[in-house]
Amino acid sequence: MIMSPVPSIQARLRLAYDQFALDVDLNLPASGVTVLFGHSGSGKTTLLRCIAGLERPTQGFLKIGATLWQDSEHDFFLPTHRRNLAYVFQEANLFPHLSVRGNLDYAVRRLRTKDRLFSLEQAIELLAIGPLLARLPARLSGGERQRVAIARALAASPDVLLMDEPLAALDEQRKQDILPYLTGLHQNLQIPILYVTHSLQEVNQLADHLLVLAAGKVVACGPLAETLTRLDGPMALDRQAASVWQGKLVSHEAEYHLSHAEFAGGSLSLPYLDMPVGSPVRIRIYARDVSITLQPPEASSILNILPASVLALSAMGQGQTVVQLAVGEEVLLAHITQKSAMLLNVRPGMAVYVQIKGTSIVR
Ligand SMILES: Nc1ncnc2c1ncn2[C@@H]1O[C@H](COP(=O)(O)OP(=O)(O)OP(=O)(O)O)[C@@H](O)[C@H]1O
Repeated sequence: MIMSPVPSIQARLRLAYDQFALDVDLNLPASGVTVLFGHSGSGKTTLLRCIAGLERPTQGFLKIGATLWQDSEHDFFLPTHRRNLAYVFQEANLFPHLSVRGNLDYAVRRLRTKDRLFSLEQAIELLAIGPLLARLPARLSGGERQRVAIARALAASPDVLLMDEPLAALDEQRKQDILPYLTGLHQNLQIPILYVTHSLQEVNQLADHLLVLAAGKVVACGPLAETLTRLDGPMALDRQAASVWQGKLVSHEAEYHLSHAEFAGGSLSLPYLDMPVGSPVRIRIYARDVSITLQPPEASSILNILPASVLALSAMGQGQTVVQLAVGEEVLLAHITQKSAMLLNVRPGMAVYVQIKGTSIVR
């Protein structure tokens, strides 16, 4: 594990354009991926640009670990080039006349040896770009270019890594190719990564923390599993609402093409995973794939049935109800019809069983 001295990010930022105002007060974790999520125009890029010093908020206080980057009350504003950050954009922006190695060396050259959090070789290894070092950017695929851009950002040993939709310009296949490298990053680095996306898939796969913006304001912020399942947050009411559970692969049942994994919520059978026993797994369970029964079903084609208790429920319009359930130590969402909620008399505190019709592996 590579340690960084940065404890956390404190940001109180206010900025007004003609038609839009950003107004946030944040305390973000020192490590892991914080995903900034929200509709187009909600202010994700503006927030990242404020942190980078590319916009100057009228009122701003920004501290990265122990280092003050901005304090408008004392008229202090550290310019971008003096902020130890790296920014990865949709397009890789590599120097076209330099090889991959040349691009990486350029990022490292400015660093004093003592400022290096880790070596260039580690960045090359994390992004698996060793075989590409001699090539010019024009001879790389879009996904490879983006991996080089991320390695270059890391090679600069930033105190914070800002990523603005780094996969948005790639096709679906390239996204799938690059996502495992991104998930590896936060397991290997102790720097905060702020990652902007519109994609719920990227949220489910990458986020440790989730920050949801709407019209320039924070509407939810916290650890991923908690933020996804809060009934007063925007995520639980979405048609694509899902709970994300993290656990460990415990066995395979090859003849049925199944694997079994343990979570704080209980054991689940999953479609076969070609991973060794003991591997960490992260699954997404869509709320629409969860149903509720009062008795354990005696005969059911559904393999995953777990005891649960109802924590809370809320009408979500169009005849649907969202139910928040405690399953072991985990929280699970179910979307059921309002009529079912009424017929089963679903209420907080009630003991039930959840049937999970499908799960998908997100990591
Ligand atoms: N320099 C500017 N001057 C005026 N308005 C701006 C400026 N930059 C951004 N805006 C406005 O601020 C709002 C937020 O923009 P921003 O790019 O931060 O949103 P976003 O959430 O990143 O959107 P997207 O997901 O589409 O990239 C938008 O309404 C945008 O039009």
